[in-house]
Amino acid sequence: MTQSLTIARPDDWHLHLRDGAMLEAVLPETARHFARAIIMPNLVPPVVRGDQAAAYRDRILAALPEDMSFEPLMTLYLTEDTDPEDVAAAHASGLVKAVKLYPAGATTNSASGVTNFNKVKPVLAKMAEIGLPLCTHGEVTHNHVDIFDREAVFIDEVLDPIRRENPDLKVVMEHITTSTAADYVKSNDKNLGATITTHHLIINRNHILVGGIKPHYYCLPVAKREEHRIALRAAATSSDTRFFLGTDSAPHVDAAKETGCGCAGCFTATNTMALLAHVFEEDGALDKLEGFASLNGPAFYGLPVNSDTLTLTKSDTATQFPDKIHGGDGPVTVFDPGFPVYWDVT
Ligand SMILES: NC(=O)N[C@@H](CC(=O)O)C(=O)O
Ligand SMILES: [Zn+2]
Ligand SMILES: [Zn+2]
Repeated sequence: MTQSLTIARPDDWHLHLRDGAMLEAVLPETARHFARAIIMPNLVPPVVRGDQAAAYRDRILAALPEDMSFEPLMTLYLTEDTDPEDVAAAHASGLVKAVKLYPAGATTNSASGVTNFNKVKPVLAKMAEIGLPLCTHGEVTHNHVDIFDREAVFIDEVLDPIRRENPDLKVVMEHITTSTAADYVKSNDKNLGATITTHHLIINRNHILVGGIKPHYYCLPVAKREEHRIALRAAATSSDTRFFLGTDSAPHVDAAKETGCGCAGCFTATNTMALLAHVFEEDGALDKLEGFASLNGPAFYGLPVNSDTLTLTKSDTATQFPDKIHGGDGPVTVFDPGFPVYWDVT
């Protein structure tokens, strides 16, 4: 039995491409399926100013294989010194599609992020005025807040105050991991959306910790209890246009994951669309996949839907995905869902 599904070509609204040899290794994995992606700015050093974003965009396009088409949608990394006028100019030129807020210390390469939220008020006000979205890594970093509670506390202590002060600011809650976050999105009908990753639709915290520690399932925000995974699935497959795909595909070489202090991030670019077809079919929602992966994101960002298409096919034999890709400085493990998948992109 062969089954197939054709959807408008998808976009990835949260992606890490890195730089140099890693960029060359991972870019084709995304460009093979996705037309566009919101490119995360957490390089070392971070992409803070418009000129840095323009240079990074050029490096991405230079790394793109000639037979592939892909449009990087650039972002700026918000710091306490970010100049509102630089942000406005980068937006006016069409270069930058969002600004990314990392609470300082929350995740990979976030040391230059924000500690004192009062210092970024002028930038946020400017963004609200010009209609430039804010993407958030939504976790507080205080030692006294349990890592499993950091997303919920961020909503109360940081996000909601920012949104009350700037009702016109468009906000994307990136890579949400809790029913609390999904409910917060649903209870606000203006200027708020959320991305959901592929891996958070598949794993809960047991996958990381039961039967030995599994570093390739460790990402931030860390996967939560099963009830939260189920809530994320319900949101993704609900046809609520406020939820859309942001894979957060975040490559790290195996040596940096399989070590005494391993990096956070799951690399899912290679098999994301096949895994999503599996997940949506399992939930009886294959007809909702196009909205989640191809329609809702462009609508939020005010961009056209891609005019080309992507076809997924289900066959009787399990699809063989590579275990690893070669990341220049070493192998990068491809996310393993832990079950056979019969879908593939054709
Ligand atoms: N998600 C992750 O676990 N890691 C991301 C950073 C991020 O998106 O928070 C990375 O850059 O490796
Ligand atoms: Zn993040
Ligand atoms: Zn990320």
